[in-house]
Parts: sequence; C-alpha cells; structure tokens
Amino acid sequence: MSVINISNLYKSFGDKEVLKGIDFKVDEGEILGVLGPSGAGKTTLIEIMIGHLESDKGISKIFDVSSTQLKDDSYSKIGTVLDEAGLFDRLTCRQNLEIFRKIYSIDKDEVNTVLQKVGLYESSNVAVDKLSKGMKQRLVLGRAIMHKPKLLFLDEPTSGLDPSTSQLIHKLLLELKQKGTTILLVTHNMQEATDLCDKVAFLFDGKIIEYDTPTRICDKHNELNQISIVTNHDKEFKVPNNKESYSEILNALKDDEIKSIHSSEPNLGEVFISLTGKELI
Ligand SMILES: Nc1ncnc2c1ncn2[C@@H]1O[C@H](COP(=O)(O)OP(=O)(O)OP(=O)(O)O)[C@@H](O)[C@H]1O
Repeated sequence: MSVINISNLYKSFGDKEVLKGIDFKVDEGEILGVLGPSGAGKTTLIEIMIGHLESDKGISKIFDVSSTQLKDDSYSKIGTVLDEAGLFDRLTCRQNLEIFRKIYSIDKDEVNTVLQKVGLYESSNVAVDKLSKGMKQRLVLGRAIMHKPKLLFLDEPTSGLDPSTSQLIHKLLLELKQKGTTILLVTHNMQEATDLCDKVAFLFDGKIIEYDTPTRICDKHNELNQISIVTNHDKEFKVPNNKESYSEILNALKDDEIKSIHSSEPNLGEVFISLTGKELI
C-alpha cells in the first residue's frame, strides 16, 4: 500500500511557481529521499503533505486521507523533524520529552528508552539551551519517534552535524525502516541519500526530473562514462573516458603512481550536476 500519494501537485507563492506538477508515491516501509537545491520547494512539499499548507491544484494523500483532511488519528501516525525544532529551551531533555509523552498518552518508560536510543540518557537533566546542535537534533528526532509513528518526515535531519552524530541518526533511521516505518527524507547530502534511500526524487525547477532507486539512476546515466583513478597516496580523481583526458592523467601521475584504475559509474551528485548544471548546495 502507498503511504504517500502525490499527484499533479502545484503551488505558487504570489507569481512565483514553486511546484509545477509533482507526482510520486511512497510505499509502506520505504525511504524516499527528496533532493534538490536550496529554494527548490522541498519544505513547501512537506508542508503541503502534512497539511500545514494548501496546494493550488493536485492531490496529496497520506494514509489515503487528503492532506487537507488529516485529523488527530492520522497525525498520531506521523512524526516530523522539521527546520523549526520547537523545543523548550529552558526545560531539560527529559522534561521536553515528558510534555510530548503526556500529549500523546505514551507509556512512561518510553522517555528513558528514547533518551537511550538517541544517546542522550546521560544528558537527561541538561537544559536544551546548553545542548550542542547535534544533541538538539537528536532530541528532536527522539521526540518525533517516541509515539512510534508509521510515517516520518525529516527535513535535513543531519545538516551541519558532525559525522558521528549523522551516523547515529542514520542507524536509527535504518532501524525504524526495518520495523516498517515509512520515511520521507529531504536532504542535500547525496551520500546520505545513496546510503539510506530506497528511491530518490530529484526536485528541480518545480518538477521531479528523476525518480528511481539510487543504483538505477546512476546506471541510467552511465553515459557520463568516466574512469576513476586512485594513486598510491590515495588521491582519487575521475576523468571522462576519452582521449582528451589522457594528458591530464599523465600530468597527475608525474609525482605519483597508480594504485587502481577502473571505469566508474557516476554517483548521484554527478548525475544531478549533469542533469541540472547545478550542485546541490
Ligand atoms: N510562505 C511563503 N511565502 C512566499 N514565498 C515562499 C514561502 N515559503 C516558501 N517560499 C518560497 O518558495 C520557494 C521554495 O521554498 P522552500 O523553503 O520550499 O525551498 P527548499 O527547497 O526547502 O529550500 P531550502 O533547501 O533552502 O530549505 C523559495 O523561493 C521560497 O522563498
């Protein structure tokens, strides 16, 4: 069953057309990555899906219910990690989770379970305004998953975080997926999308310009036909597999020796650049 169904969705702000006919669906237990540059409309899309914004045209359905008709029973199945953390700064980690626990009538033990899960148990009694950015983000994620949502919306959950915090969040997301949670993940990070997502959608200029599994997207655009070279000093570079590249390779190898040389499919980031001429920043 599809948990999210989006069809022919349009949204403008004034005369600025942000979404120009978006279609996709996300099946139960799938992670869909939505990738696009700043201003592409990713947050707008999430806001429409969760019923915070109305589209101008088209269909957005969550659990087969129109996003404009979502009620408490639907929201109790949804978790969100959006830009606005909405944490209470002066309250501790535990107190923040307690408030949420009471709103959702969640079992008391869940607060400890979640604090442990997101690695904040030792900081249970630390006020939010004393937490690092990564700790706050983990707390927001903990709050979003405490009621065991069936669907999770994440808007750049690891943006600006150190690699170990990002890894912890990735691990948690994969555990949730294994338990059947459906996840829509907005990210700028192509590696994150490759590692976590069953499918990715490239959002560009108001449209989805590519939508498939990361592997199939990279295979499909293998016309980039590159060679990857790794030198003995572990310097890796990629060049087009054509005659013009040979002098470049020889120059680069003057001071070093080749450790490996092989043909290389493009990664998601390279496909994105080849399709749009833009990097994902
Ligand atoms: N409430 C609003 N009123 C007017 N314009 C808006 C509003 N919300 C978003 N926009 C505009 O819509 C476009 C898409 O914004 P959105 O925040 O959805 O992009 P995004 O892809 O999430 O960007 P980022 O990666 O920077 O968060 C931007 O040009 C933004 O300025």
